[in-house]
Amino acid sequence: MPVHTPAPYPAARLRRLRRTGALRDLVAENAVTAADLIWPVFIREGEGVEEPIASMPGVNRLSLDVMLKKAAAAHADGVGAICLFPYTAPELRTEDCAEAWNPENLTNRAIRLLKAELPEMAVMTDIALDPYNINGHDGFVVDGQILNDETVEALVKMALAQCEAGADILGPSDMMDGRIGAIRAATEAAGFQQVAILSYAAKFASAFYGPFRDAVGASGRLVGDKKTYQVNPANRLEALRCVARDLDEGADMVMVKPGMPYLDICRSVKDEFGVPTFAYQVSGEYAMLAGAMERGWLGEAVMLESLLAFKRAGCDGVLTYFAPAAAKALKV
Ligand SMILES: NCc1[nH]cc(CCC(=O)O)c1CC(=O)O
Repeated sequence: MPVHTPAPYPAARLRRLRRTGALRDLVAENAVTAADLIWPVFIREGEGVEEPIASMPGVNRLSLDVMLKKAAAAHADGVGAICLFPYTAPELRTEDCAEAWNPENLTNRAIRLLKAELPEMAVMTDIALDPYNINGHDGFVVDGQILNDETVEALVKMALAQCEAGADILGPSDMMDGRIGAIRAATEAAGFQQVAILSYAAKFASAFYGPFRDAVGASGRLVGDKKTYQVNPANRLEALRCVARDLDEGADMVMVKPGMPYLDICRSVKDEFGVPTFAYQVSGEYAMLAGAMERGWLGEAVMLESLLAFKRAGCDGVLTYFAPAAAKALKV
């Protein structure tokens, strides 16, 4: 869209429309609402547990009873969706990752609980093997190689177990080739036609995931890095190819991850494809902002400003650990 060239000063004074709050709101081009937010939550076994994560101030691993209470509060404040990430007990992390598709695993129990108690809230899942893998990788590892097709078969089993439990949105975050098509074919065949896929399509091999790996207990276990499956941070066109491929294979929505350092990718995805586009404001972004706010180095206002930036960059919504706090801040 061409940007109109204003009349010369003083006919044009761009400050006229910035003079009062009412005028500024009247001409605001973008807005964040609580309904745009998906809240990623770390869950664990136990009862009444809220276990702090050192690298994510204000974020805790929650037992399912606490998770349900907090989800209900966030939903009452307008947050429409929750995304579940399990902290898996060490004895359930194995080479074959079988816990990932156990119908009674922590995530699947959490889905059932949420759908029974808070049916209006959308439940999103994570599909990748890392919380269950002995070596912290998203796929099976044999002789130091990440196996693609064998991993996809496992991801399909994981997806079907999550659908059985009642998931609304599947979130494949593993970056194996062909997983969207395989999951889509399997969910269609099994009668889960209504389940949506939000593909982690443009997922970069980022150092901003560090605190998340602490949160799910994968950081001490991860052998090597994820550069053979996640996208090189140098590559914009490759990220767009990933999005095109995932849409062709049946993704309903796509995600760019991380968020703030990749706003150019968000804008490109929206402009090129015009599909529902999400950004993940990842754990490292949260840690930077929350850590600085905790020390008084940055004011609380950076939270909503950082979320607004995603809307301006073309995103329809954001996965953010700030979701409950942001929803509260948006009410006042
Ligand atoms: N399947 C792994 C997964 N799913 C979501 C995140 C990161 C989220 C965050 O940093 O907040 C990761 C980490 C990784 O790829 O190592």
